This record gives sequence, structure tokens and C-alpha cells, in this order.
Amino acid sequence: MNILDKIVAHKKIEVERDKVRTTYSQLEESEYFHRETYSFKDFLLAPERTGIIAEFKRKSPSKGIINDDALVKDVTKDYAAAGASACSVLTDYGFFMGRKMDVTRARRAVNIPVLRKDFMIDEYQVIEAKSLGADIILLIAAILTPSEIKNLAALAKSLELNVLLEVHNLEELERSIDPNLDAIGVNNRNLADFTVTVENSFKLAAHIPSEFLKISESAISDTETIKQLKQAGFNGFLIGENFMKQRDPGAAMKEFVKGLK
Ligand SMILES: O=C(O)c1ccccc1NCC(=O)[C@H](O)[C@H](O)COP(=O)(O)O
Repeated sequence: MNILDKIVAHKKIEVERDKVRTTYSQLEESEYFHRETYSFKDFLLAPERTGIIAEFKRKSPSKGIINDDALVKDVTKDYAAAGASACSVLTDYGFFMGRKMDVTRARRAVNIPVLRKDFMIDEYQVIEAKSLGADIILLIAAILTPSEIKNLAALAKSLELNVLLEVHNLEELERSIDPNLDAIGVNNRNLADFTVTVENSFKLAAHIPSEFLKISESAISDTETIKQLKQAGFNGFLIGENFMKQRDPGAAMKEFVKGLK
């Protein structure tokens, strides 16, 4: 069993437990459930923003604890002030020390799109994402069938959530394309064995149909790489550890962004 299999096995149990703890109708009573979401595309392409999707990540299976002191409200606020086009907030607790409430804390702190980053396998989690105040959900091709992607993306669209599909290779990309997706993210991290290479993004760039936003995810730690990714057609850059490993992640992003000018 690789790490993704383990995460999904836990997630199945967690989601069934959550459905009992908080019913669908309770989710729909949330103050955020009927809010108008931000457009991922508008913020990614806005010339005054950086294209960076800055992630709040306390811990990861590949690195262990990265930062368990920082507060989500402070960090996401600072990310937005430093020019982030969106914030990504991990909500898985078991493997990432994330909390669902972190999305709501981020929502209250910023006026840019918030990505609920989790391992989405069930419609319940999509509805929950909207109720927490998210604007974007992540669908990971490696853990979903094409029909699951289709159904979850259609549900997300009906709730006006933006959908980011994550792929790691050409086979995942070709079998997962769906008109309800907004963005395709190429993960530079192999989630089965944790190896990372940004080459993965360059390799897949030309295969992503032009109607989708292109995002490069993981293992980005310098601005020169971002410049090269932009030249290859990428609009967005998901960065977590490079900022979160610093005591003050927002200040780290502010400093990093200077290198983009
Ligand atoms: O980060 C991990 O170790 C990991 C392991 C298994 C599944 C997912 C994992 N990470 C989720 C992500 O996609 C990253 O947090 C995100 O792309 C940011 O990556 P980085 O900038 O390298 O922190």
C-alpha cells in the first residue's frame, strides 16, 4: 500500500463518520453556502497578482512537521498582501495536520480565492467545501475514475465552485479531461514515491488543452523556475513548503516575489 492508498483508505472512514456528525442539511445552513465564489481565472490572470497559489501546510507525509506554529489567519492574510492569486489550505488532519476550520479562517482573512485542498472522493466533501467558505476544490486524477471526476466536477460547478484537476502523467490527463474543470495542475511530486521534478510540468505543458488554466504544483523554490514555467504556458504556481518552512511564511513569500520583477 503506498501513501495515497493509505490516505484514501482513511478518508473513506472519515467521510462516513462526518456524514453522521454533520448532516447535508446542516452543511447547507452555513453562512457561506450561498455566497458568490471568486473566479479562480480572474485572480490567476490579474496582472497585479503573481499567479502564486500559496499554501498553508503544517505537515506532510514526505517532510513530516514543516511548521506547526504559524496561524492560518495570519499567514493567508500575509500571502494575499504579498500578491498571492489564491491560497491553498490543506484540510486533511491525519497526514497534514490540517483542519476544516482552517478554510473558514482563511475565508475570513482574505478577499482572494481559497482552495480547499483535500483528497476528495465523495460528493459530501464538495458540499462541505462550499459550506466552509472555499472557492476552489481539488480533484486528484490518481484517486478518481473518469466518471467520479465528471460527477464531482458537475456538482462543484452547480455550487459555483472552481475545479482544479491534478494529474501526474499523460495517461491521467487524457482520461480525466472534462468541460466542468477550470484548471489542470501538473503535480511535480509523485504521490506514490515522493520523488519530485519540475520537468514533469514542462513535459506535460503542451498536452493540456488551451481552454484550461495551467498550474504547476509542488517543489517550486525559486523565481527563475517560475519565469521558465510562464514561458511554457503556465498561469499558476502552487507553492507550500518553500514558504511554510520559514518561521514567517508570509514574509518569506513577500521576499520571494521580489525576484519575479
Ligand atoms: O507533500 C506531500 O508530501 C504529499 C504527499 C502525499 C500526497 C500529497 C502531498 N502533498 C500535497 C501537495 O500537492 C503539495 O502540498 C502542494 O503541491 C505544494 O507542494 P510543495 O510546494 O512542494 O510543498
